Amino acid sequence: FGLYSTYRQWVDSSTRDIHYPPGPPAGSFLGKASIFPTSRPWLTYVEWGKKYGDILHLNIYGQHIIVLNAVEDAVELLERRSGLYSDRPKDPMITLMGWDFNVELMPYGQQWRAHRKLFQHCFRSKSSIAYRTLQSAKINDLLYALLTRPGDFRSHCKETASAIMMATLYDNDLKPDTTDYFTKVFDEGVKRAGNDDIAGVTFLKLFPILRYLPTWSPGARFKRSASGVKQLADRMRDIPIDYVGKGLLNGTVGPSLVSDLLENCYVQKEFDMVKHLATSSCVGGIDTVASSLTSFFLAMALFPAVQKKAQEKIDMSMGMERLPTFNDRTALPYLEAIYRELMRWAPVFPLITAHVSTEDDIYKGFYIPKGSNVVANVWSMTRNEEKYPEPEAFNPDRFLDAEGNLNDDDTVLTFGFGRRICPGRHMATATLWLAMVSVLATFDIRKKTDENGKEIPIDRDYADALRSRPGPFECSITPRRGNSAKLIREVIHTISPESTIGSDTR
Ligand code: HEM
Repeated sequence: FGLYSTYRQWVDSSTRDIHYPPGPPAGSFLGKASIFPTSRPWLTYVEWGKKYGDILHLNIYGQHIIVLNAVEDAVELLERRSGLYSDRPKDPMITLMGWDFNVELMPYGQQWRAHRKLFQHCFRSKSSIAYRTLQSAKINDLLYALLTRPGDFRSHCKETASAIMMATLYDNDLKPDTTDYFTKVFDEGVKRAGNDDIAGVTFLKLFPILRYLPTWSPGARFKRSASGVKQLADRMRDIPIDYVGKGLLNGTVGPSLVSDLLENCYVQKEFDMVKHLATSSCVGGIDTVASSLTSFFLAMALFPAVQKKAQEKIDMSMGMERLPTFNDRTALPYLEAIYRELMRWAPVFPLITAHVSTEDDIYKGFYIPKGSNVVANVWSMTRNEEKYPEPEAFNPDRFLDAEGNLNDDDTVLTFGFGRRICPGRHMATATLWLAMVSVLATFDIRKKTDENGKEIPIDRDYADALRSRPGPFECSITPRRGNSAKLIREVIHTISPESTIGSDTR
């Protein structure tokens, strides 16, 4: 550490007349890492932003970190200059853990480009329309689950997000048992990979050579842990795709995105790409959607006036005798505004996955060295009080003009920026929109009451994780009208007769 730090200081002193963006003082040698906020760093960056400005610089043992607190800077660097800012941090642990399949972590280059092209092909706006029938069926299942087991609404959010992704990818007719099994395999893999024990191995980033330590040697515990994670990562990748492969041979599997892609695979490289696409989609597209859906229940319980207004708009637009469909979307601007406000109010990623610069750059007179980790602080951007007064209030009207039409503030910042922007955003948006409008059409979401009929307050808490999700909370979910249950049962029995979520206890 001593030698390395001295070397970095020497490198830095040779660029003394170059100004990095401002930031908190680095502190003593051993104190350098301690300036790095470990808990909810996005909040600390907002505070530092007030003191040092919208562009911050941290130097952690020679690793430059640039934090962007303002949208304009993120757009300029990560979008307009995206040719320079689209790499990802290098972390030898990723390969040791077998997570190099994940497109989100892939370095910017040929391999990433090929995967990204396949993603575009499968999930661009036009292609995503193909998944709507399946999304509708699974959202009907969600309504039925809320009708029969409303107390488990949080699990239903996760089940719905999983069911949509697994069925789209692996088999449109995937049975709930198989979905549950695949989900379990994924959850185990993701959980172990995010384990502090493993994720916290920062010294390996500084001294990548240590990855060659033999597994048995003292200090190589990280390698033994990584090999356990790798086994789970291999299961995540192989089990569902083997199911499709075998099913195609035996004629026992329904149509799906993966089966379509496999039909056109001729070499191992193509087969691997399909595997990576499917696994990356599950990693990127289940917990994120589940988190936003859970935040939606939280917002509706906390802001009943918004809920009431939305329900009135739905009733006025489509009547009360049917469930909503995607065709209702353009006629419901208030619901679109709720979606935008949800993504602003509760961004799944308060900090966007770091982009890494591949060349030295100068921006606004500041020097941004090659290899800097550039992090967009979406939390700060969505809390900009000039643009969003009272930012903690859930107020969809901020996205509407005086006539009730949508304004042009339509960028969902929590999907990221530039060439690495989330490729699953169209699919995620469609799922969330239909789920929200379907739930509002059929249920009332309220705070729970105690034995004296007094509302039990909800504490708005969010997990301290890079992928944010609401902390535990309870709410009451009851059918809105006499015909809500009837409409849901009808659609469950006519459109998806195989739905077996829960047993009807009501
Ligand atoms: C509410 C839901 C979602 C949110 C908030 C979200 C957010 C994000 C963010 C912030 C990134 C990084 C962007 C950047 O680096 O600038 C990302 C990347 C990614 N997301 Fe999503 N995502 C969601 C849903 C999905 C879905 C449904 C899929 C799959 C269909 C998906 C697949 C991916 C993939 C593969 C990447 C890596 C892209 C790359 O590095 O080139 N995500 N997502």
